[in-house]
Amino acid sequence: MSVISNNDDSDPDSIMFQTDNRHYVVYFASGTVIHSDFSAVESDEGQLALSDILKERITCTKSDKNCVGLKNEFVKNVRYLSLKTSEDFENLSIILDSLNSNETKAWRKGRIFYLAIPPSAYTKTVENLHKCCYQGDEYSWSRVALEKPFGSDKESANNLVHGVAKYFREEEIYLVDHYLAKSVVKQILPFRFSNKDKLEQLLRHQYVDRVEIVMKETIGVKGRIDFYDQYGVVRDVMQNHLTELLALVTMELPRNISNHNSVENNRLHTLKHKSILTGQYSKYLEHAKAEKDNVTSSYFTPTFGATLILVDSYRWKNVPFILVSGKHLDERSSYIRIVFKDREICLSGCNTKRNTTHFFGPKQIIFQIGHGNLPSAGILVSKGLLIPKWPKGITELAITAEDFNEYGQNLNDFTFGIPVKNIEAYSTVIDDMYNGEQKSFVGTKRLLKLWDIWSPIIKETNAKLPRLYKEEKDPMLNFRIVNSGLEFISNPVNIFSDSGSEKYQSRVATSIPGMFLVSLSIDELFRESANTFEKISLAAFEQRGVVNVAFSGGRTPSDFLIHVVRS
Ligand SMILES: O=P(O)(O)OC[C@H]1O[C@@H](O)[C@H](O)[C@@H](O)[C@@H]1O
Repeated sequence: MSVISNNDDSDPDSIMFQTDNRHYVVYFASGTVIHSDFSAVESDEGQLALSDILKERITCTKSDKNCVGLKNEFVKNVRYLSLKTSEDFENLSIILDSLNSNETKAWRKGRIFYLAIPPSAYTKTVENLHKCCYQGDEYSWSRVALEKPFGSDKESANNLVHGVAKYFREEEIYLVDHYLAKSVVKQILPFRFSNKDKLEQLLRHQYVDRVEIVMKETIGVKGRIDFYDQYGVVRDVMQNHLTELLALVTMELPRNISNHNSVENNRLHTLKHKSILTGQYSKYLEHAKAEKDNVTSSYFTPTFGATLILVDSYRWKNVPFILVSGKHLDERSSYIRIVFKDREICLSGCNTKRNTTHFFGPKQIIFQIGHGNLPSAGILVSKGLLIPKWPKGITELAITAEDFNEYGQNLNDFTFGIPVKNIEAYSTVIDDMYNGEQKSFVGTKRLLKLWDIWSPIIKETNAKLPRLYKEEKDPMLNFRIVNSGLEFISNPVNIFSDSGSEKYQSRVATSIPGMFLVSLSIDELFRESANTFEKISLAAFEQRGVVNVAFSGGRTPSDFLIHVVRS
């Protein structure tokens, strides 16, 4: 097995696994660590740094006696290579062939090229890997895995898909969306299938009031500002993770949910977007200034997004699907919440026995993906809705928490099923790739279809200033559904103190539709102008040894002149 760092100086963190009949599964907790430690290092240093990271990151539980031996063997077998020139790729080929040479041809040897590099580098890297290291005879196979983002709009995604398809066949390409590999997400179709007699009848516009698909995070994006300025929360998680979840809930069930092609075809829905709200956590700009020189685009970067989407089918006619995600929010939780219409009114003799189907109360199904406040990830079904049949991968959890309320219901009012095995998503990704199981990956055709809906949404966000919000808890982000769109409930207010020279409130309110906004606050404008003035003056002085300046009179430029004098 080899782990290889790749690429140009700016982004050298591609990872490649070669797996053979000795099957290792490794999870890198954070690719960015590899990235920052490894930029522009020589191979020997890279090897040492990589070994250190692996030793630290791969942990063994006390009960697993074989683990320490396997871990040491694994760390010894991992190599670091820097791939920049075609000779580097040839060298890689020699190394890989030498690993194969002692093997008999009794089994098929496999190579998985796992790339986590900037989308712009995918095609060239895939071409080089194909040239040096592809194997595809009857005794071997090759697969290439790409980490999202898969392009930044329809055109770049199209180029990516066609670029990779020149070298690898569709069944050899694995577009990784780790949300599809989460234990609860893997159970959505089996759960629907196990309950197809009753639940499937309820999953339609006559019964469903709305569906919320939410991914809340408490962390920010410090250290990833450059990436976030390019992609923002919409491209980072909404276009992929959240839309994939939507597809799993809304698709028609194929007759055989194990058939990958039928599942993939049924997932291809046409979606209609209605409106998007965006926000940015208050310290974002401060973080941006610490990480880059020019922060002009940072003003527009959304770290929070909420959008309403309609599915273009009779079954889901006019049902609002509300997709929400944000950084630095009050909790870490991700879920799909299907809220059913409730038309039952209890006047007297209401059944308060919770384990009966006529229990009055909210009716909902929640796929809790990241466990949030709950004791585990799992599937919650209101007892008043139906008593579910669990698929093989889910087991019922007895709930004893009397005082625990979640989603407007006492936890006791739900039937709660949890995954029999809660497996880390990236372990599943690598396992599935190794076994040639494509269900947890994004098909290329579907990827392009996803961009049809998201490209115009992104265009809308690019021209709009996000609402600023306070980290951790801010009611200013609460919104409501109006006329098939969304709007914030409260008007923007100045959430920052007015001290110092930064006049932040103008960032909240300023937006000039259809115009390029040069500056977001008058103070910022004067500061930038003074910087430019200084640069031009110094350049002129260097050239001619003297600078003459004429300033206009009046009060308008006075703040600008103050900045010039200060600088
Ligand atoms: O919910 P999980 O598995 O921790 O994944 C969340 C992460 O998913 C990644 O795809 C995004 O790039 C990150 O911004 C996000 O934090």
